[in-house]
Amino acid sequence: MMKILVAYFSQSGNTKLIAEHIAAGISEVAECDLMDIRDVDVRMIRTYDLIGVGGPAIGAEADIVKRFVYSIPLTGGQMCFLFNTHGSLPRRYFPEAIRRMKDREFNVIGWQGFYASVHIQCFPSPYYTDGHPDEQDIADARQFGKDMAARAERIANGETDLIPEVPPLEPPKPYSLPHTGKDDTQARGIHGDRRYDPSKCLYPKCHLCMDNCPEGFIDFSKEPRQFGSHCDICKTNECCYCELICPTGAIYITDDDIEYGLNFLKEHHDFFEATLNQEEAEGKFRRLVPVEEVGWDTPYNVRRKNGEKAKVKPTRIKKSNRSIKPAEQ
Ligand SMILES: Cc1cc2nc3c(=O)[nH]c(=O)nc-3n(C[C@H](O)[C@H](O)[C@H](O)COP(=O)(O)O)c2cc1C
Repeated sequence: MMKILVAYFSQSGNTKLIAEHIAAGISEVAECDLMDIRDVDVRMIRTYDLIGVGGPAIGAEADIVKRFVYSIPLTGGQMCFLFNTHGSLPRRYFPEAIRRMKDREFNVIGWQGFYASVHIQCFPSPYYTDGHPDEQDIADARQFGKDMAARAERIANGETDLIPEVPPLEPPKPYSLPHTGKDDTQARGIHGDRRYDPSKCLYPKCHLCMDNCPEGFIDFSKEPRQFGSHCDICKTNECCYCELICPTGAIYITDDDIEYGLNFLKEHHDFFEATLNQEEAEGKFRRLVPVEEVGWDTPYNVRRKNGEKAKVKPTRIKKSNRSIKPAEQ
């Protein structure tokens, strides 16, 4: 019987849910372990016949998923599949992620994306893709898991023509968002720039933000404390999850920043809608929130101010696993 690992990273729970059902589907036909990538001992990966790696689309792959992939010792030809959950703009994810796995000498035998709810500070709530993953997505995830296990078995038995072609790297237009900066020299996070008030911070007693930052931007053990990317370009990818989970308000976003992000999105709402309309027309997107019910007047931060909590509890991880570092080759 094949031995398969499903490893995932998830902030608001969507990828975790999909990963659980992929693993359940696999378990019908093979032996399967399911793990948060931060709990995986990468030296054990060579003991699996197939590994699945999944995460949310944050631009493309979250940095923590990339670092996990780079930390896996090279084995040469080991089979893997990829999955993600995403909102309206996942286009760069698989072309980049598949190439990364191939660079790491993996044999990529399949991939699948799943629409999912979106909880970002100044994004409308409900969002266009909210309601996913639903029962149908969960059934699809189980089937995908089963299909991957079956395909891996057949490829292992010599049917190498089942290995799919790598998709093109360049996303077709119009899937690119205009620059978010006020001018060419300044990029400003559309999710709001997070700010840090050390006087309210409980570190070293609390390190939730460090443990859960997908980009590895936060390290309060350094002097001076490292907070943020310190790179104007990277700022567009700051997810602000730390602000969502900080128990004391030491990490915060100003109303001005939130208004900036919301106005930027409003100006470009036709871009998101055009993308999803096209996907819907092609039968790739099942709309669960009618376009007129998308919550432009109730962005996620407003809902939170009114008492809505972050969607999942932050993960507490072992100190030894806090930063995934590339393996020595
Ligand atoms: C900071 C941030 C950036 C995101 N960027 C994208 C994106 O570029 N494309 C996309 O389709 N979805 C994007 N999303 C939506 C997430 O991919 C989606 O909500 C996903 O299901 C979250 O997974 P999780 O619940 O496992 O954390 C983004 C979400 C966050 C928080």
